[in-house]
Amino acid sequence: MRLSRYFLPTLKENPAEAQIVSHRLMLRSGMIRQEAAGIYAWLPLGFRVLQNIEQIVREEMDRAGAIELLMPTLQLADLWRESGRYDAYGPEMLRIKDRHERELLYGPTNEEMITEIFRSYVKSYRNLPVNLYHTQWKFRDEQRPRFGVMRGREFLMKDAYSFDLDEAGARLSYNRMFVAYLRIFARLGLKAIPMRAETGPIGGDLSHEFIILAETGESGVFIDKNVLDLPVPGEDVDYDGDLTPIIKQWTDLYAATEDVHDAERFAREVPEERRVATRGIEVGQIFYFGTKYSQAMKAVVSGPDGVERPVHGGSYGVGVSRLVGGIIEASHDDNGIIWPEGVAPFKVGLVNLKVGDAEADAACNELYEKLTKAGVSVLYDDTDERAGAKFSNMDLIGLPWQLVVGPRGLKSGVVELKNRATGERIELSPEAALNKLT
Ligand SMILES: Nc1ncnc2c1ncn2[C@@H]1O[C@H](COS(=O)(=O)NC(=O)[C@@H](N)CS)[C@@H](O)[C@H]1O
Repeated sequence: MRLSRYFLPTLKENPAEAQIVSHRLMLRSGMIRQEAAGIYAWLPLGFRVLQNIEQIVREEMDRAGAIELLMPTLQLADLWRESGRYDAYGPEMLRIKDRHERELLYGPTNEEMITEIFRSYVKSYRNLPVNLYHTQWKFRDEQRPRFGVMRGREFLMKDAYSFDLDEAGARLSYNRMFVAYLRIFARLGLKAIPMRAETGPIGGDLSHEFIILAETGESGVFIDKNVLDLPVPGEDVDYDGDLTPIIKQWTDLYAATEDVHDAERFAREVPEERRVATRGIEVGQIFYFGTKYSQAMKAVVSGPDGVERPVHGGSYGVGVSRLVGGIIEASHDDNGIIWPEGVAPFKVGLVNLKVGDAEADAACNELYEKLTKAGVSVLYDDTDERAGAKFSNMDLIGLPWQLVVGPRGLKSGVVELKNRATGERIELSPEAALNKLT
């Protein structure tokens, strides 16, 4: 993409309304624009990151055997009356009336709807287990939307729903999602810690929150530092095998949010030098809630004995839009964002130090063409901004690599390659730079 033809409304100043670094940097780097409280437009640069995160989540959900579909954002109120949550959900629910005075709502989550879909088609245990998921916008009329996309009112969530014949089966589904979440957040360049959690409005009695450590996080957390060094299962993990050793490894070490923290146990189990009390951002949460929805909504299957029984369910959410902010909270410096390669909007920022200079233009065009042809995403700053402005802009938007081309360097046959995360700069030939980046 040539910057002269892109749409990247960066800001020079820190916007007053931004209280945390991710909100500030997302506004300054032209990634989002607030359209209403807690409701954002995803501008081109931010939208590319959102799509990259969604794709990584998709790949890991598919690997774990979940099946993708797409449910609507609008739901019938009557559906939620069946589960009893229509009234219970409270003021967070955005209730809507259509032209025929029909009562609808903008979905905050989809347990009821997926249960309705499931019960319409599945009648026998032979079709179990099944895990259906989608990535869809949700609305929760938060009392105090804040911190930009971190706590929005309209936000993007991947939500998955598993159905099993009994609790034993449902725990296997739960364990598959637990492992898939370890892989998702690792691929996003994050250290997310699974912590036992309260179940809240979703229900059930088993839940883990996945939390990334960040000073500005809304959740107070207490952990055994060793949990930060646990190995994440590889892409060859056998989802049909016994995952309990992995679950045990990740749940044996102490890790709890403040609402379930047991100070006495923490002191007893965790040696002083390994105790960490800090804050974190909840980027995902998984739940086992048994027959809570299937009982109320008569989602039943006939078992091996021919007897009908309500299925056992679980739901598994990832805050896809929250993760854009969460990754920035975990990966930035004073100059701006530092995108992990897997989610960066572009892999390379190509900087032409002297637009209009025949040699520099020719070298940049050739590098741009070759990188693009090799499938490397490039943002080519072909504007006539001053060099200093170009460098600070590239640091702000946080692309993993900066490839700098100028007439002087070219005279001695070199270009400069800078790694945004380490700050390391090397001079090398254009060909060597191409080899390094492709
Ligand atoms: N207001 C919000 N703004 C941005 N992300 C949010 C918001 N509320 C929740 N999330 C994200 O969505 C994830 C899942 O939300 S949740 O309430 O925990 N779980 C569910 O809704 C279940 N239905 C799981 S499918 C959270 O872990 C969080 O990362």
